[in-house]
Amino acid sequence: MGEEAPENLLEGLDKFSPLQSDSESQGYQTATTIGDKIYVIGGSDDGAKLSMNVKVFNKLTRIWSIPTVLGTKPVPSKGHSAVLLNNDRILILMRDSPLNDGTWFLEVSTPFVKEKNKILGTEVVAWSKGVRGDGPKPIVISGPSGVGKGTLISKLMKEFPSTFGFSVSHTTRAPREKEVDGVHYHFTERSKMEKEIKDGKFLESASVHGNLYGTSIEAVEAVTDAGKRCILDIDVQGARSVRASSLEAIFIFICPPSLEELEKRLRERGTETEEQVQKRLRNAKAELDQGKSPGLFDHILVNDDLETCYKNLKQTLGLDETADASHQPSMKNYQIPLCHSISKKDKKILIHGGSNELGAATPTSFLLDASSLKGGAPGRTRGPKIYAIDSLIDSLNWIEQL
Ligand SMILES: Nc1ncnc2c1ncn2[C@@H]1O[C@H](COP(=O)(O)OP(=O)(O)OP(=O)(O)O)[C@@H](O)[C@H]1O
Ligand SMILES: Nc1nc2c(ncn2[C@@H]2O[C@H](COP(=O)(O)O)[C@@H](O)[C@H]2O)c(=O)[nH]1
Repeated sequence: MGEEAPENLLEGLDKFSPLQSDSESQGYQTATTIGDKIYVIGGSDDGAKLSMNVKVFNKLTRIWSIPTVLGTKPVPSKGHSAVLLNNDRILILMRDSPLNDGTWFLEVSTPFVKEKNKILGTEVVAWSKGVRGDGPKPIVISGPSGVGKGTLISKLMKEFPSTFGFSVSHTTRAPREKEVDGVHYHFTERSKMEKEIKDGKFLESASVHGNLYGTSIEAVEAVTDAGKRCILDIDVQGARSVRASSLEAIFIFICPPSLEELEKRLRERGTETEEQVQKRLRNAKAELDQGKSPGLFDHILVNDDLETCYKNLKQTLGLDETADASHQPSMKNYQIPLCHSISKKDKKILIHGGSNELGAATPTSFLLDASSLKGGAPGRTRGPKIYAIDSLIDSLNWIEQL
């Protein structure tokens, strides 16, 4: 954001059309038509407090419905604009919000939403926050119990506390002596977790060594909301589910140097009963085979000597050269203008602001290029490119031609 727009992106700017057809705005509410449905976003709830709620009007049946909303919704601001993209998601621009925080997507019929729709049997929509450019990909770390995943993750979090955040899973297993609820896991009851899985709150879940484990959408979002790169410590079944989801991640499998060494580590950790150790070792054999499944893991690391494996992990994540390579350059203090009009051509959206309270030095018009979006709910939508274009507006003189 704040970069100068490449010449070719600005070509044909004069052919942009003002947005009228798909979205209408009224006060703090927008209405976007997709086929026979109108998605009304925002407005105030019963207590007249602003909200970013969603309701759907079916033009055929003339019935309003409230869909199941997945993901964290944006905090209401001084209104928003809505732009339909691909017929499967609505771009939401929060007025008077920093560009960093104000770009959101409401998915209405993406593959993720369709899948949840089928599972839940209700109309589903899902929020996903937009992050500029490629954004840092979450990291999935898998491997048999006792191989050292937790040890490696702790080292990474200790060395790079502001870069990485841990996705705190839910589990039905009992806490170990030093485990803290909400830090190591969200310890929960099976019936409660099963209901939450049914309600679509989980990105993935699996039965592992006789207990239920799962990554909630909220756990991943809490880390990304804190501006950190998310690390997931999950079993191979979970990795497979995440691979099949729209959460684009880097998948790393950790192997033991031998099964004997794995057994030794599990026993010496002293956290499992003999019966549990035996069960985990039996499962380890299958997991080691699955770890080699083609296309599942991007990297396989052997954790023999801990320091060597940790060094290799950092190298794999590109942390040796630039510790903060994953971070995007500053997006400056640019705001989505409070008053703006929107024009659209294909997947390029012109946000044309009027005067800006921050003063003349701040650009008031931006070009958002949504042609290469990646990811999406249940994670971030990566890839929208936003360029400040004020300096070019006059010379292109596009506005008169709309
Ligand atoms: N390279 C290593 N050499 C020797 N011991 C190790 C090494 N890596 C980890 N350990 C030890 O092995 C034990 C198991 O490690 P850890 O708890 O990190 O495994 P894990 O893969 O996270 O297990 P789980 O899947 O059950 O959570 C711990 O006691 C840890 O200190
Ligand atoms: N599929 C998932 N697997 C998970 C999750 N959280 C942890 N795990 C895996 O479970 C085993 C056992 O863990 P332990 O803490 O009981 O030793 C281990 O392989 C973890 O990777 C999750 O959310 N989903």
